[in-house]
Amino acid sequence: MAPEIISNGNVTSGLTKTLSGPSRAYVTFLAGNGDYLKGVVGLAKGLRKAKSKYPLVVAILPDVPEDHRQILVDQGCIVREIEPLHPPENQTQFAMAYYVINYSKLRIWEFVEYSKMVYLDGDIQVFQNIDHLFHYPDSYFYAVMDCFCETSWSGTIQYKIGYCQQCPQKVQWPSDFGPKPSLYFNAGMFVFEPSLPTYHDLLKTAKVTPPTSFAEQDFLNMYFRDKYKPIPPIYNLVVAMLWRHPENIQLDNIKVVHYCAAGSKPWRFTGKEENMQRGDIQVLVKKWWDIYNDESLDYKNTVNANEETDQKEMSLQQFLAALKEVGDVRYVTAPSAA
Ligand SMILES: O=c1ccn([C@@H]2O[C@H](COP(=O)(O)OP(=O)(O)O)[C@@H](O)[C@H]2O)c(=O)[nH]1
Ligand SMILES: OC[C@H]1O[C@H](O[C@@H]2[C@@H](O)[C@H](O)[C@@H](O)[C@H](O)[C@@H]2O)[C@H](O)[C@@H](O)[C@H]1O
Ligand SMILES: [Mn+2]
Repeated sequence: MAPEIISNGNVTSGLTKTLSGPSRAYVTFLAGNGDYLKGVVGLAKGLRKAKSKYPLVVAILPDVPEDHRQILVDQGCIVREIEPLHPPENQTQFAMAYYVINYSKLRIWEFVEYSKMVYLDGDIQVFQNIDHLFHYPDSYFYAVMDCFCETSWSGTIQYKIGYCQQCPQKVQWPSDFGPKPSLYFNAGMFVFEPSLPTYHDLLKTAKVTPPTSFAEQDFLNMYFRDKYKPIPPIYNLVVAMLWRHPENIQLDNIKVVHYCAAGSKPWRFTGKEENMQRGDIQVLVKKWWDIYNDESLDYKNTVNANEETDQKEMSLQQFLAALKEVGDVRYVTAPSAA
């Protein structure tokens, strides 16, 4: 695509994008001085193990302490501080009180140095490479459909009548309830394009949108309802699906696991909550810990390994270049010492 020359002779950014290629990155969100840091470190190591080509940007709130920021940098993350974003004052009871901080996730639309990003919650692990998601066509919002069956949904009509989009035939949406709800995604993982106009419109709309129980997840579903494209659950297994809709899940094919059910966060796992004694949950939590504890996946070790490879490659190139300079070299085999 030829760069467009604009009136004052400057070349548009199209050229820089053409020259440097589209910039892409994974992005996650970290708030507070607590143990979600472990989730983000685990995610950084999981992406490395899956040979992801793109860096992990961590959007942090100001309350993330310096030592936690340093740990993220030491793990090869790009740390970006963002301003908290609060929803309008309202008496809403969020499904989880801390969800109010999740509105700050909206700041990532401002990261316009990236043409496309994949957002991943800090309680997500990537077990297989998903770089191909960056090649999905532009101008849509890609995410996995959520499930309405957990008690966290008990305040909703869907839950009360037993309706879930994961099995719309089981309990049909009553026609006298009006139109069926639009497809609804889980906001723990999504593919999006940062854009300043979208960012400013998101903020303007958020200021006048009364908060609801799933906070920014509800808001993003409303905002992107005409651009939302469902993608398969292999890209964001909301673990409750294992007991709510096992018929929709083929565990061997799962590429991304979202530890969002109550009690399933691996770094604080006790196994005491409902469903946490399940064999599949125990396996997924162990898989998370195997990556978290694998020192060979620490950035400092992989960088050395990469540097060694680069150095070997460099010295081979230098050797071949030197060979070329002196022309043909006849090998003289020395008499064997034996
Ligand atoms: O104290 C917190 C709570 C949440 N988060 C971030 O906000 C995301 C959304 O919260 P959470 O995953 O707990 O919500 P869930 O998916 O379990 O509903 C987390 O994954 C983290 O990236 C955080 O950094 N610190
Ligand atoms: O702030 C709202 C959050 O809403 C979502 O979490 C929910 C949702 O997945 C429900 O379907 C589950 O039942 C529930 O357990 C889980 O916490 C997102 O995962 C999270 O990133 C964030 O947007
Ligand atoms: Mn989550």
